[in-house]
Amino acid sequence: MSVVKIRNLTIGEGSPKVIVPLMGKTSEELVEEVQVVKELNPDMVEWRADVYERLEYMEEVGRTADELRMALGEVPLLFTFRTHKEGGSREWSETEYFELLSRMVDSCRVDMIDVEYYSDEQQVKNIIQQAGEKGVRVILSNHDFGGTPTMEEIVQRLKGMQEMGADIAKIAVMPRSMDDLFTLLHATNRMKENYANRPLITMAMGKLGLISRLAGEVFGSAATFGAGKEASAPGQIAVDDLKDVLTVIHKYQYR
Ligand SMILES: O=C1C[C@@](O)(C(=O)O)C[C@@H](O)[C@@H]1O
Repeated sequence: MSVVKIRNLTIGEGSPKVIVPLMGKTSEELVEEVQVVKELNPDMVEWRADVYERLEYMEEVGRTADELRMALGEVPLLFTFRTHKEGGSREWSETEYFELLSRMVDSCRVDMIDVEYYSDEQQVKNIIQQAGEKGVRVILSNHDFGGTPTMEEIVQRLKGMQEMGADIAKIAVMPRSMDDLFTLLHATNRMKENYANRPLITMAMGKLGLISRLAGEVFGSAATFGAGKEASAPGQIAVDDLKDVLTVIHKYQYR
């Protein structure tokens, strides 16, 4: 299993890495939020750009990215535009989506981008290649807010992301029952044991999914999202609480 190294961070060994989202709608809000979030000592910060109001103004987006980059120092920055169909805030065409990702990659202002797996296949391949040339890492992702696919289907999706060239494969599902939570954990463990050759990130959202955000080290998820100033998905808990649990699991699970 290969690890992913970004700046001083190694994803895929030890405790799951803690990623904290930035949910500011304006540059001012983001600049304030990043200071609060940095105090929490996150392993990585995610800019949820779909929430940003002036996303059409690329110069402003670039300036904001510069400010975040500067504020974060060596903390890696993940750039995410979550599309409406996968739970994000804004409806954009696929052309606009890939144009934005491509510009962010080109500017080298971010360390990693999130690309939704269920997008135009050729465009996904193109952005992976472009990111590779620029040294930007790629998470291929899928979000199922409607429910939880079968264990086999989750494994298929994660394998597909890996085969397409993701540095990290990620899936978030919405459990409707404890069985759904077990399905997600089972699929994660199945991937870890049999197929994963690079880090995975998996989570079941909402209250029912809590354990999946805490026990990644046990089942095979290499990172987890914790709420800083504002949560970006249902079920995220406060970073400090999250870190406490991760530390305890690490201490007694693998010494
Ligand atoms: O993909 C993910 C995972 C997530 O949806 C979660 O459930 O924690 C939160 C999002 O901000 C992030 O892009």
